[in-house]
Formats: sequence, C-alpha cells, structure tokens
Amino acid sequence: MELGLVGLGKMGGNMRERIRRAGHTVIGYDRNPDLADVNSLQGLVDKLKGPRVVWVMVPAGAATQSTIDELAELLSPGDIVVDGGNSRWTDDEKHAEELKAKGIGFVDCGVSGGVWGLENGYALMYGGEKDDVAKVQPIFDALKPEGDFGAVHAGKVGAGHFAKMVHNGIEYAMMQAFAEGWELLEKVDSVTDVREIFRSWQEGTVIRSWLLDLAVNALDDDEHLEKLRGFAADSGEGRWTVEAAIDNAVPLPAITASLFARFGSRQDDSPQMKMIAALRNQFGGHAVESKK
Ligand SMILES: O=C(CO)[C@H](O)[C@H](O)COP(=O)(O)O
Repeated sequence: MELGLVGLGKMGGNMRERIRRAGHTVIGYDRNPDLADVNSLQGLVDKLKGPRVVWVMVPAGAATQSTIDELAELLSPGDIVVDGGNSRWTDDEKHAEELKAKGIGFVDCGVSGGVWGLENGYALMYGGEKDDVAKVQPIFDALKPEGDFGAVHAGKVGAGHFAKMVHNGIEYAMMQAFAEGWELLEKVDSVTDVREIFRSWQEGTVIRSWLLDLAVNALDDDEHLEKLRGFAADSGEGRWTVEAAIDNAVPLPAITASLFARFGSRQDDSPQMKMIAALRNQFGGHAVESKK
C-alpha cells in the first residue's frame, strides 16, 4: 500500500526504511529537505492516491498539533491520520474530533523500539475505530517485530498512547532499579567487577531483559560511566503517567520515585537538602556544611 509519513528523524527515518523493505510505497515529508521525498505537506498529499493514510511522526505537542491542523485542511473524507509520536493521550480525542468534522479517520499509535526498531521491529499499541485500524493494518504488520507479539489494538482513540505512556512509566522504574543496583555495587569495595556481574545476569536470571542488555552495552563503552554527567532529562510521559495515577487514585510509588529521581539529577546543590540541613541544625544543633 501507499503511506504518507511526516517526520523523518531518528524514528521516522528508520520506519520509512522498514516499511519500504516490506514492499510498501512511502512518501516522506520532513522540514529538513535533505531527508524529504517531497517539499511540502501539500506535495505529500498530492502524491498519494486516495483513500490516503498519513502517519505523523513528529514531536508531541505543538508540532503534532500544527501538522494535524494542516492535514485536516489538505486531506479528504475517508482518509486516515495516524499519530505515531509520543503524544499525550488526552490530545487524541481532540485530534479525532477535529479530523472527524472533515470525515477523516484518526488512529493513535504508541511506538516503542528506538533506534533498534529498523532491524528488530517496533512494538505498536494503537487505539481507534476498528475500520480505521484495518486501513492501517498492512503498515502495522510491516513495522511490528516478527512473530506473534509486538502489536495490539489497545482500545478506543487514546488507548494506544495511554498504553505507551504506561509502558514508558514502567521503563522509568526499571531503569531506575538497574541504576540504583549498579551504584550500590560500584560503591562496595569487596565487589571488583560490576560490569561482569551485570553481564552474568543476562542469562538465567529473573531480571534478564533488553534494558539489562543495553546497560551491559553502555558499561562496555564506558566501564564506570565516567564520561557521562549524572543528569537525566524527561520527555513528559513519566509525568503524564503520574498525573493519570493521581486522577485514578492508583498508587504508583516506584514510577513516581523514578520520575522524581530524574528531577533530583538536575540539581547540583539541592535547595530542599539545604532546608533539611538548616532544620536539623535548628532543632538539634547538628553540623551543617558551608559553601566553599
Ligand atoms: O518512548 C521512548 C522509549 O520507549 C522514548 O525514547 C522516550 O522519549 C523516552 O522518554 P523519556 O525522554 O521521558 O525518558
């Protein structure tokens, strides 16, 4: 089938390649002309025969919104827009309504697989009407990993991004657990080879996993991670997971703590620990450390 793909960055560029390898035609548009097959969204829409399927793979928020606004004007009734970015699931209903007013279908799709997806396939979680999903199915089949697993119709519009958001929340907590275990092992003198302990865990253990494999890769590159600064950014999905937990009164202590650990990583001199030091000093005369 034919697909229009908007956004040809790290994810979109590799996805174009994987879909083409499966024998489909992909017309790609990106603001960077070096990556694009056409020089505008109008050009992309003109090149596709109807009914069209256009997959949007641009950063969540303003970039996704403006792309969908533009597509709503350019596409025709019966066409489908897929949002494959990491959009907040609460935006999906709005996007579906905006497009529905023009007779255009909408499917939201959480995509996991990172830079490894080109070869390994992408895990897909999609939400939307059955008929709309069916029109995109050949593309889902091309992108998903080989075998029985790796793709799911998660439910109504929004369910795909909700599932991906929770996946990323779990990702935060798993990474935090590996990071904490690694730091503790590194701290203890009697342990002489932390990297080999991590490597040994790759087979036979309860915690063997792709994240563990990636941790071993990272330690092979830089055994004590000395080249890195202890700073972790976040793209929003961890926050949204915690917000959804609050809205639904679901306790998420591990995911919440892992999100807050990232916030802590951005502080060189913790303001709250200054207050704790000051209070301990006030009530107990406990020693404080002064700024150098
Ligand atoms: O979806 C992903 C992996 O599954 C992305 O890599 C995601 O952007 C990572 O999130 P964060 O920047 O918040 O760590």
